[in-house]
Amino acid sequence: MAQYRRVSGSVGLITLQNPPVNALSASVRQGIVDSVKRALGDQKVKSVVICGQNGVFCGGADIREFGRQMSGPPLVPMIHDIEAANKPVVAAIEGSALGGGLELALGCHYRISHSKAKLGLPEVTLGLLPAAGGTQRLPRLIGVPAALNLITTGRHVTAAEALQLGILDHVTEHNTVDVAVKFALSVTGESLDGRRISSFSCAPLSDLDSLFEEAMLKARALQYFFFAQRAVGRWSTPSGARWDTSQPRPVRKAAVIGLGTMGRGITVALAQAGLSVVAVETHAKQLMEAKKAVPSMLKRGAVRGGTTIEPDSITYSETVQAVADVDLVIEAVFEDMALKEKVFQQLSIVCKPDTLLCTNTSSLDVDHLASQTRHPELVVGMHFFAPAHVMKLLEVVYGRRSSPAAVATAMQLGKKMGKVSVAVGNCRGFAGNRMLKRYLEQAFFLLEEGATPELVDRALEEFGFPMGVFRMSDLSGLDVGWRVRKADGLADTSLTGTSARVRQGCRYSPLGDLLCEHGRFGQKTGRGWYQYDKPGGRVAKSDPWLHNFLDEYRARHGLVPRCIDQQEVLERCLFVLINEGFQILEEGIAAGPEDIDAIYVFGYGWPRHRGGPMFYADMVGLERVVERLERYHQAHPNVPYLQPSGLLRRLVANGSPPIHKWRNVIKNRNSQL
Ligand SMILES: CCC[C@H](O)CC(=O)SCCNC(=O)CCNC(=O)[C@H](O)C(C)(C)COP(=O)([O-])OP(=O)([O-])OC[C@H]1O[C@@H](n2cnc3c(N)ncnc32)[C@H](O)[C@@H]1OP(=O)([O-])[O-]
Repeated sequence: MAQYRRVSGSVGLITLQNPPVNALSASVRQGIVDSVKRALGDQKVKSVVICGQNGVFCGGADIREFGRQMSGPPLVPMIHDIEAANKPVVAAIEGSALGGGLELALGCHYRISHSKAKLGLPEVTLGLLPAAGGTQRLPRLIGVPAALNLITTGRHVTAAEALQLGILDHVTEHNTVDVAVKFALSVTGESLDGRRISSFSCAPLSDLDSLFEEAMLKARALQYFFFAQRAVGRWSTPSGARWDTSQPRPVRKAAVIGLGTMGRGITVALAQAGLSVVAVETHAKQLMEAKKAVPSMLKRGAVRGGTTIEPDSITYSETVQAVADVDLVIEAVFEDMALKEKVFQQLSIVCKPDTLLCTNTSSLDVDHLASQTRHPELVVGMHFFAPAHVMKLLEVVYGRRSSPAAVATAMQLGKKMGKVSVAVGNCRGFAGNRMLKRYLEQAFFLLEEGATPELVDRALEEFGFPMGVFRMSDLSGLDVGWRVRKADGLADTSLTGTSARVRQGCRYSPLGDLLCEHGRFGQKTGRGWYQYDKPGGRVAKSDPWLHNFLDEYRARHGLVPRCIDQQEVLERCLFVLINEGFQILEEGIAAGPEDIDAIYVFGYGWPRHRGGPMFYADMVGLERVVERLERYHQAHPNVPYLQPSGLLRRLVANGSPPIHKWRNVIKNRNSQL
């Protein structure tokens, strides 16, 4: 229902009353219709304010009424009559104005909101469209692009954003109803001609077609990704192992070896999945720290997820002997082959003969580790992403000798931990990091050629990545890649002249190595590609030191900086990553494009509404990807990865079939091998 009273002499105040969120039930609608009629018919009333009781304007149509026989006055004419009123009507928004609630406010002539209120048209999340005028009035008020965004995402916006968008006339920190009543008094008698939103015309847009095309593309990408996410569970390997013919083993008790950052996250993820966990750390100090950190991570997770965790589901140990009776071990020691070899040799002796041995590595050779054990068929890689108890992605890496049951068990365990598990073959960097390497290289090359970290990051963030490549690199630590490059014999900054920028006959940029030599490891040291206010600081600021450093570097190497635009940044960074993706498909490292897309969306921040790199290539057009790669390869012949992969060329030669048909082309190729 709605309460009506006259306040401040001439303001009719209508208060929606339907706890808890004043949803527009039949009786509320009836109450509004009656109250508006009363206010408009009362000579003493010169203006009207509509608000909701208990600090909530309105949560929208009453969802409890959906599916029932419609009763009471319909919403659309009710809102229309408010807009047509000849006395000013002001919406006083507190708490929420969502769905029909916002549509009601859009029918009012003015909207005043408390600063803490949230507004939006979340109907899409209920499988509905804003059918009480939202699709008509919002675009007329704030323009088609912004309205389309709110309607298709259903997101709630803050009062500040709503004010900026033009949805609100005023935002207050004070009592919203009081402010609205005062405001209603001040506009008494003013013309309402320019206040009825449905009479506004939509601002003409020259590129309306491309805007809708873009929105359709986004929808297609999201729909594709919905199925891609499910397709990765139906894994297969080139040796013929498949999800539907491989039996996973039961895993009740698991162990984690090494309780650094990754090991702790994995321990938490296993415990959250209901397993009993033996957590092993041979360094006493690290073990002590983990014993404190893991329970508090679990506690935080339980509060967030509203779950409870058995406190004794984890036992800690300083010796590997403690894992003798577990079903599965995840080794998460430092990324060092010699150390991992030793751990696997030990595990092979200590564990039951049928224990599955998994390695959490981001790039090391799973086959080599398997060869250190008595049962190489029971060894697989489980590549977690940091923080391991939060990130959704898990790459399950099968080796040459991994048994179908071992792969199935790791895949199922990943699922149990709430991860999206993607089965991939064993190669340097597996699928995700192997592609990332090419993307990073191009970003470095762009800096050499004249770009700045700010320019590159802006292009990638506008594309939809939550962070550009340099901000991301500062966050994860520049020293991580440096260590790997040093181990590979690449990070040699003593080289001079042309050889300083060439390794193994290919172009190489030592920029990352040089920064590390200056102690610039990113956020952790307060300096990286950007500067931060302190070590561990998070707000990236442009760093004049870095710009000077880049100028000097270019001058030293005779590189003449040129103007680089955002399109080149996107094409160079993304197309080379995509090209590596095709190479991975060609080699059978990933079974299909959906696997790569799931890896990139869940593990690397690829924007979901762009479907993943392989879907994006399909949308851009494979011919165009080939044409641009060829052009860039001509300009940079010493970067072999810019040469379009054989599979990409073959797909184009086959008439560029849509993404769901690529597997046929890949299969034909494999059957000819
Ligand atoms: C013609 C077409 C018209 C239009 O275009 C269609 C629509 O408007 S579609 C609608 C578009 N609107 C939406 O989609 C808004 C959906 N609602 C929300 O997003 C949040 O509830 C809100 C932000 C409002 C409050 O968050 P919070 O403070 O965390 O509170 P909470 O979430 O814990 O809920 C508290 C209680 O309120 C209940 N309830 C809530 N809304 C409705 C409703 N509309 N109806 C009925 N009941 C509703 C909820 O069930 C719960 O009940 P209980 O018995 O206590 O369990």
